[in-house]
Amino acid sequence: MDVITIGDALITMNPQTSGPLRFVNTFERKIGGAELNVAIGCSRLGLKTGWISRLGNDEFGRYISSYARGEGIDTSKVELVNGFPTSVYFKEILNEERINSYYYRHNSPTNVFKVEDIDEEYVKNSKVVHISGVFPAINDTNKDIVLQLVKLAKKNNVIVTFDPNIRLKLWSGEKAKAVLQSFLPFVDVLITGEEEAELLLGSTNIEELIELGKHYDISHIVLKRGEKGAIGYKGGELIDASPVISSKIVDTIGAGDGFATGYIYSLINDWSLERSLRFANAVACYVIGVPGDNEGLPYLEDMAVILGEKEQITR
Ligand SMILES: O=C(O)C(=O)C[C@H](O)[C@H](O)COP(=O)(O)O
Repeated sequence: MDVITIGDALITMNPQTSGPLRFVNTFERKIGGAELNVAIGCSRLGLKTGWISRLGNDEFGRYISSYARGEGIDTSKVELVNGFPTSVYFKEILNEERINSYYYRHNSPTNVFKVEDIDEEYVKNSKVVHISGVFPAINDTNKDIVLQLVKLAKKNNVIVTFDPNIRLKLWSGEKAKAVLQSFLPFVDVLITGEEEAELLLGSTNIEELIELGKHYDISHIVLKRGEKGAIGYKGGELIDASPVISSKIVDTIGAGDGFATGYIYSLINDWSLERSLRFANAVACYVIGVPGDNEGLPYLEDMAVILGEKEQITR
């Protein structure tokens, strides 16, 4: 595998009209889940991608599992389990900047994961392990699963990328900070938003973050700043990259996972920091132009067009 990740996927109920949820009568059933979104994105770009998960042994679990397989993801580490319904969430789109999530995932199928379920051979045979802060927020035991995964990655010289993806609807800020900080000694690449950096490391200043990152031996730090673009630090080099493109905003959910996808792709291809940031930003821009959490994730040929490297023929 080029990249493997672990997470809880959900059915996403996407509202067909904007406004408060109590007035929305029609939804489109879609699929979300931060880590699955990254797996889909990586697979679409052509990377060999594996996703470790547990889903309910129900219609939604079957749907998500075949969707992931259809996207070309290796699902050999996905099991459908009895007694735990597949997670669901409803999106509420008030306007393009105010989107709320309502989760129904307290009894997630990932509750059954045991530390022994992480297969060292699978980790060892991958180039990148991607983790996010959503999976450990679901219950109290997933943090041990993540720790096992990243410890095995470190032991086998596999790169660990980390997106804190802090969801305060799933846990408190203090708990998120304590758990997510425990992952940092195993992280090589930190891809964070400004608010998350503040919560996790107490700063949004890149110079301070670089110093803090040195304590944990983090070699890449990427600070995402939305429409202002991203700042990246890699082994002594610091680059402030403005977004390459702007896109009509249709649905911002999934943009962060799109960015992580683009950065992981660049990492595997050993691109320069500047190209990596440009590419990651462009993937995120693609995602926000399409409704749904992962539908907008591009293929490699789409990227050539958006980066102005290939002409698009539409008709
Ligand atoms: O919210 C959750 O817990 C989910 O897992 C559902 C979503 O699919 C991702 O959160 C999207 O993540 P972003 O790319 O950061 O917008």
